[in-house]
Amino acid sequence: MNGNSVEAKLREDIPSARERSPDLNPAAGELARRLDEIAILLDIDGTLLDLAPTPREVWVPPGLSRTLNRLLQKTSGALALVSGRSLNDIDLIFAPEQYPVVGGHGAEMRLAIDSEAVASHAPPMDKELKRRLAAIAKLSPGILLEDKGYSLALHYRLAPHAEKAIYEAVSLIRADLPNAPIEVLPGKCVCEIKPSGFTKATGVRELMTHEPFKGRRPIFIGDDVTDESVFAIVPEYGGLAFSVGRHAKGMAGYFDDPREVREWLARLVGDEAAAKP
Ligand SMILES: O=P(O)(O)OC[C@H]1O[C@H](O[C@H]2O[C@H](CO)[C@@H](O)[C@H](O)[C@H]2O)[C@H](O)[C@@H](O)[C@@H]1O
Ligand SMILES: [Mg+2]
Repeated sequence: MNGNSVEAKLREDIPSARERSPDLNPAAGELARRLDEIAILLDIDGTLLDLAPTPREVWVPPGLSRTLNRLLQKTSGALALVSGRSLNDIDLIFAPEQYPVVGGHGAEMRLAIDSEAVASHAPPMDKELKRRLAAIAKLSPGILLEDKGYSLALHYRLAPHAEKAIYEAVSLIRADLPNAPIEVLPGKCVCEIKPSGFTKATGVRELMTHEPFKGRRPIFIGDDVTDESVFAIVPEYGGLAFSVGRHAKGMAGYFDDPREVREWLARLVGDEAAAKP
């Protein structure tokens, strides 16, 4: 069985979000009537936004901000973006809108759109460590650096041949600095080096202790391995997690792609125009 047919088999076994959880089927209107009990937590890249060749080339499709603003209003603020991107980057992408955010894989947070307070759990990365990691980008043209201050991402979507060399170079640096409190986070065509001690799940846990998220059932949608830490904890809150485009441990169902996620969310807020495939 080759890779594709294994994936195809998985898809047959796990029905889509709409089939698996009738109470979440917005067509039935059930979930739409219960948005006051729900917290909507959404990953960004590969979930809300289609993947692009480089981090800077993503764009917010027409209608998505309207959907997110309606969700924010209908959940009385219990909507948050849960991303590996930095908070500043997220605000740039969705400008002029601002949402509650768990950013940097849990490094920083904004609990509400009108709150300035941004809890940050990550000090700036050590300068010498950052310099050595950044030098890895010289291994090949096409490797892009993304400096988030507290962490660094080495993107190789434009240089897929460099994947192995990047991870080997990072391992050598880590072996040289065994006490550096960092961890390597594999993502989609990216190797992220971040401080240890926090994840998207720790960020979501913190978010769920604050109003209006506290006491609500989280519905989380995510596409990558780094989202599985949240998949593991949503059942504790009576919530559900949905994956995008891949089978993920602990998922209640899946969406084929970000377009389907956007249409599902639009249906949830009764925006039939945006919900049309
Ligand atoms: O947790 P997410 O919101 O999904 O963010 C994960 C990472 O997304 C970005 O990189 C990814 O998307 C880029 C644009 O589509 C793509 O070019 C890249 O290959 C992907 O890895 C972002 O640059 C990272 O900081 C996020 O951690
Ligand atoms: Mg993602």
